[in-house]
Amino acid sequence: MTTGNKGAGGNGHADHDLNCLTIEELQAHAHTMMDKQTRDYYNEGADSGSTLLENIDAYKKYRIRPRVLRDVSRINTTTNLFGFKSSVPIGVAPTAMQKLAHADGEEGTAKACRKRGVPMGLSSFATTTLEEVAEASGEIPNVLQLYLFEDRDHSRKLIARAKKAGFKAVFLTVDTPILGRRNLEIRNQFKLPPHFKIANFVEEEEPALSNDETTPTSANQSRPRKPRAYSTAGYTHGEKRVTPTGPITFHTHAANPTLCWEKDIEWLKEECCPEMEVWVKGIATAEDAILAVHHQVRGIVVSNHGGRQLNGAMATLDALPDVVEAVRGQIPVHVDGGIRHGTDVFKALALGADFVWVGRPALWGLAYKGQEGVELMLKLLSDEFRLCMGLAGVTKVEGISKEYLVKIDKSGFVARL
Ligand SMILES: Cc1cc2nc3c(=O)[nH]c(=O)nc-3n(C[C@H](O)[C@H](O)[C@H](O)COP(=O)(O)O)c2cc1C
Ligand SMILES: CC(C)CC(=O)C(=O)O
Repeated sequence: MTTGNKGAGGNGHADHDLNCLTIEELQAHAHTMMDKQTRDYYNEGADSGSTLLENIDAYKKYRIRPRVLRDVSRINTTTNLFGFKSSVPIGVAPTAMQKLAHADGEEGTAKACRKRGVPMGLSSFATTTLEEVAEASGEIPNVLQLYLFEDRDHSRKLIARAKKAGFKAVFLTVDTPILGRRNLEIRNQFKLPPHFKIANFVEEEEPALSNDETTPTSANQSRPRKPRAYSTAGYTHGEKRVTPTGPITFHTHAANPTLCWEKDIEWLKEECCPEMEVWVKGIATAEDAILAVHHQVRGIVVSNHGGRQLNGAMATLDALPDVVEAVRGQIPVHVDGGIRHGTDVFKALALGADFVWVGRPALWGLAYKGQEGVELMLKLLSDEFRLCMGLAGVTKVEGISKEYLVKIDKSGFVARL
């Protein structure tokens, strides 16, 4: 969005929610709105949660070098992706089960993104169908996040539906071949309440099981069939790979330990292209970035799943510069994890990211006020980002570079990049 400087994220008083002027305040409001199970599921990281915290803290190691006496009366925050002009280089990352936060769920997120003119990633484990989300998104191009199941048929069906619904890209999540250890989830014995469904896996042909059953038995095979939603990634039971049904538990779904470049990326490209671009989400090293380029994916997201997978892994902002250098501009590099302020967006772009995605802040927005809360979250980050650009003396997104940053080490030493 090109705007004049007046009110461009500064101190104009119109249009503010006076109870919520920062993402930190949004988080605090959300805290009071969510039940414990949801709050813990959304907010926790794997194991001790140190990577989750480091994702956030990594941004504090950089300071901005503002340039002055440049005409910043017109600031253009837009950027192009998937053939679309996003109002800011910020999208809503795919996060599972958004109806836990608010009845608006993924549809509310989609409408908020549409209003703010930014894309959204839809989780494979959404509580809303991808068709409903596509409808709510209108002209905004969306991304389907994929967990590639060993049972190819399910993935194939999902991909076909996404193409038909007009999704522009799939983000294959590659940091979750095995699910990270989330201790609060275990302690709370997390269960998706029965009135919610993992909406994109409603299967006409699935045998109806009671909520307590996790594997089909000969007894329940003969029961009448009815449509149901279920978890589908499969797990090993003795020699056999089985598809679990029944309640969603993180120990029976999502992970596919067989995932690999040759077998899966090539298959996925065959299935998706040319209608949808194939990206990989969850790259953290230069080596894998080079492989991604080699396998001709259309883009990568530097991500550690918001610190929910390998605790002890690098903060994403720390991983970013190596990846950017390795990719050498051949494909776009996005980043997510720990972004809580517009200045964080500026820093990520200065270190070479083309675009950023935010996960938990959108969930907090949903929990606070549904669709309106996600709009608020996007407005806060967008306003902060625009203000940061202006005060740093940059008027267009492509102009943000490492010239605008210094890195401060533990002893306080300031280094030019
Ligand atoms: C509650 C929750 C659920 C998530 N579900 C998914 C998912 O289904 N698929 C996926 O690829 N990433 C998922 N993620 C990871 C996000 O896409 C993103 O990488 C992460 O949230 C970014 O970190 P941030 O929350 O600090 O912004 C999830 C994250 C959270 C917090
Ligand atoms: C269904 C889950 C595996 C979703 C997820 O990616 C997460 O909780 O981090």
